[in-house]
Amino acid sequence: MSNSRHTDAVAVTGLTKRYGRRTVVDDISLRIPRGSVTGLIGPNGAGKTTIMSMLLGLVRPSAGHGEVLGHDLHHPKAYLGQVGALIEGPAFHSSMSGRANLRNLCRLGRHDAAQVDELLDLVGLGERGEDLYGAYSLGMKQRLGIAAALLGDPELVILDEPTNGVDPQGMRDIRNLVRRIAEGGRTVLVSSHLLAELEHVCDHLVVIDKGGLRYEGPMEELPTGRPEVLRVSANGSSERLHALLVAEGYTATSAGGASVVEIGEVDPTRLAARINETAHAAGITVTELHHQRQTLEDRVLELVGTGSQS
Ligand SMILES: Nc1ncnc2c1ncn2[C@@H]1O[C@H](COP(=O)(O)OP(=O)(O)OP(=O)(O)O)[C@@H](O)[C@H]1O
Repeated sequence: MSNSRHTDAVAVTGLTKRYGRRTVVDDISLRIPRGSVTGLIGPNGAGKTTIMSMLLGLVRPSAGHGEVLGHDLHHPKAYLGQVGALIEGPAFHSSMSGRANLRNLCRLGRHDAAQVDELLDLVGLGERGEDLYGAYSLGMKQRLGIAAALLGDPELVILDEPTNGVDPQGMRDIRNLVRRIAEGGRTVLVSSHLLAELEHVCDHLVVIDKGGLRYEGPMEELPTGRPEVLRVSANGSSERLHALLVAEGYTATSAGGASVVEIGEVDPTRLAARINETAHAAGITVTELHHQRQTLEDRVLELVGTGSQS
């Protein structure tokens, strides 16, 4: 583990949490590279909050060991001064302004209050700092929570579902904010039940399901589950076209009145042209021919299935 001290903000092995006989986090080993935005992705109830809580010393692991910012996971006091978090929704006073809430947290956490205005600007609340917290939209509340997580300029920032329940514009604001937070060289761990929300923000990914690890590694190395396909149909002649393609040796399945042809190693554009020529030679007019790409979200859904586990 000591080799990873400089490259990883978090490196844990065998992280496990049991409640009675129920194992909610099961033998998870993961690393969070320093300076990365790491997405912790999994359906509701997969164990995301529990993992984050263990890293934050809020929940005691049943098993596992490792380091957070070079300190023993089991001695969170040694590293918590360098960690900021937004977990289980921010706890602020409704009858105080956003600015007053942050100042209050500075007092409680012995942080320098001089950073409050800068942080309000960073999270886009510079103009709304004097408004009462109770009058903030959900997106604004989450952004104030992120500002609170940044008090004391932590090296590692942990954000639990910061976009949950926020409208699309609010989500975009939060995504941009996460990107900006990481620009300063900080490490960010951010959870969501949807990869699509974080796809363009994360460079590293941890995918969990039912407490177990399904993938951990760079975003671009997320394994492709199923083969890329071309979807072909011909109004009124789709069945004949499908039989023809199978007879010609293509790996194709019939689905919803179309033929779905596996692309394999072939260039998709050339394959599309060949299919078109084959159909044309048989007197069939192709009415639909398109390349179905797998989104990253599709790949994650293949890793975790779809239902929630809560
Ligand atoms: N204190 C607890 N006692 C018993 N079970 C718990 C406790 N805390 C969490 N769990 C269970 O652990 C499982 C994982 O919960 P966790 O909140 O970590 O999941 P999550 O991925 O963050 O889900 P969500 O997206 O819904 O917040 C759930 O089934 C939950 O009911």
